[in-house]
Amino acid sequence: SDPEVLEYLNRTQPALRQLAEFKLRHPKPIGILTTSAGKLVELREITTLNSDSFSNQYFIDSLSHSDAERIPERVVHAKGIGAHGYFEVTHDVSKYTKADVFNGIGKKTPVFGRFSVAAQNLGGNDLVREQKGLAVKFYTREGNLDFLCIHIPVFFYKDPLEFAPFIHSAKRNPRSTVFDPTMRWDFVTKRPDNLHGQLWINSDFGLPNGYRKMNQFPIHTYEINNKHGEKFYVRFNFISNQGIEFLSDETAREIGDIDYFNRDLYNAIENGDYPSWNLEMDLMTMDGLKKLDYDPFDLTRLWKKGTYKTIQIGRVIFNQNSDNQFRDQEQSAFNPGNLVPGIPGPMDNVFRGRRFSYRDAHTHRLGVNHNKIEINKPLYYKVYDRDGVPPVRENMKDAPNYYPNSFNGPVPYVDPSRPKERLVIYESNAVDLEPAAEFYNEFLQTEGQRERLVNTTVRSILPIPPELQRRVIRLYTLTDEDLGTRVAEGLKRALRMPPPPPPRVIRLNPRNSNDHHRQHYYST
Ligand code: HEM
Repeated sequence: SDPEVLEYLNRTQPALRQLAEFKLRHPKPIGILTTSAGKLVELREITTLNSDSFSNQYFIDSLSHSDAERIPERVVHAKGIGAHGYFEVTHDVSKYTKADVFNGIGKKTPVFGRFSVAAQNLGGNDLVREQKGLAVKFYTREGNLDFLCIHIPVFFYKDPLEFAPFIHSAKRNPRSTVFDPTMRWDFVTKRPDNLHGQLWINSDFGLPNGYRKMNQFPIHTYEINNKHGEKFYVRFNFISNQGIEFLSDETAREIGDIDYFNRDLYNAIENGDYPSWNLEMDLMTMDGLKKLDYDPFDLTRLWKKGTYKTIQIGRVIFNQNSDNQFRDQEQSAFNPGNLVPGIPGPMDNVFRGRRFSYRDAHTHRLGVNHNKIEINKPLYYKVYDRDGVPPVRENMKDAPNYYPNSFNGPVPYVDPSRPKERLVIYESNAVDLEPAAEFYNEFLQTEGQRERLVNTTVRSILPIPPELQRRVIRLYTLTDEDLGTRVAEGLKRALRMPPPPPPRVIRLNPRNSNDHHRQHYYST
C-alpha cells in the first residue's frame, strides 16, 4: 500500500522487480538461516574477520558449495529459459492416433517448456542468427512425451555423424575463443546438405523477434497409429498465436540486450499475457507416400505443397514462469525418444542417433538418474533400474530387481493394436541442391527478401579466406546462378569498401596525477 512501492512496481518491468515482489509476499524474513545440514547460524558466524574461520562450519559449507555449483552446460542450446503450462486438446484426432494425450476434446495435460538459443554458451547472446529452440515435455498418463523443435522447418543434415563437426564448426574457435565464420563456411561447403538450413538462417527468417513470435518445428516425419493399428505419417508444427516476427541484424544491434528473448518471455508471462502455440500436424497416408516424387523423411527438405493435409490437434499455453530456473530448466532433460503409444515416432537415421545422444548427454550432465529429478519425473514409473548417482528416490524399495522373476515385480503389457511392422526407409547420401534452390526462388517471395539474404551472406563471408569465399560462391552458383552471381558481386563491392572506423573509447591520460586510476595503482 506504500505509494512509493506501488509506483516502483508499476514503472518497472517484471524481470527487474522480482525481488521487490518477493519482499511484498514476505514482509518478514522467511526463517532463521541454517547450514546445509540444518544447524541454525548465529550472527557472529556470518563473518570470518577476526575469528577462526576453519571452526566456522557455515563458512566452510558456503565456500565449498559455491565451488561446486556449476554442472556441465548443454553441449548445444545451453542458454534458455523454462516455463510451465498445459496442453489442451481442441480437435478430435482419434482417427489418426490413439495417443491418450491427444484424445478427448478439452483434455488438459501439464507441460514444461524450455526455450533456447542453439550455439550460444550459458550467458550468451539471444540476438544472434541461430536456430532458436523450444522443447516441450508433456506429462501424459502414458509417460512423458517430449518434442524438441527449432524455429526453421528444415534441419541441416541427414547423417547423425555430422552432429559433432556441425556443432564444432558453429561454436567457438578453440584457439581464438571467438565464433569463427571460416569454420562454419568450410563445413557448409564440405557438406552442402547444410546449405538449405543455412539459407534459412541467413534469410529474413533467421532471427525471430523473441521466443513468443516464432513457430516451432520438430521436423522429423513421425509415424503415428490409431487404435486399429492403421499408420499415418506426420510432421508436427507448433504455430504461434502471437504471430511471427523477425529482426534484421541492424535492429538486433540497436536493441543490444543479450537477454532480450528471456526477458520478453518472462515479462509477458508475469504480466498475464500467456504465450500459446497451436499444435497441428501435416499428414500423409501410406497411399499418399507411395505417390511422392521426393523423400518425405529427408530432414533437409520441406514437404511439397499439395501432398499432405494439415490437421489441428490442440494448443500449448505457458502460464507460469519457473520459480527456480536451475531446478526446472537447467535440470530438465528432454529426449525426442520419449514417446507414447500411438506415436511410435520417426524412423530416419538422425532420429535413431538422437535416441542415443540425448540419453547419453543427460547421463553426463545430470547423472544416470536424471528421470528421477522432479522436473523429468513421469506421472507413473515402475522400473528394474537401481542405484547410481542420486537422486534415487525410493529406489523401488524391496521390489524384485531383475526381470523376468517369479515374485510379482512389474510386468509388460500387451498392445494388440500396435502395428506389426515398421516402414524401413533407405536414405540417399546424394547431394540434392533442389530444396535450397526452391527456397531461394519460391519460398522467398520478394526481391527485398532475396537481397537481404545476399547481403547477410556477404557480411558473413567477408572475413573468411579468399579460397573459401570462392567455394561458397561456387556452391551458391550451382544451387542457383542468380544467387551465386549476386553473392559474388556483393562480395566484390564489400571488399572495395573502407574498413569501419575503430570503436570510440574513453581514454584516460596516464600522466595526469589527478587520475584516480593512477592513484589506485600507487596506493598499494
Ligand atoms: C544428430 C542429430 C542431433 C543430435 C545428436 C542432437 C543432440 C543434442 C544434444 C546432445 C543436446 C543437449 C541435450 C542436453 O544436454 O539436455 C541437444 C539439445 C537440443 N536439440 Fe538436438 N540434436 C540433434 C538434432 C536436433 C534436431 C533435428 C532438433 C530439432 C528439430 C534438435 C533440437 C534440440 C533442442 C531444441 C535442444 C535443446 C533441448 C533443451 O531445451 O533442453 N536437435 N541436442
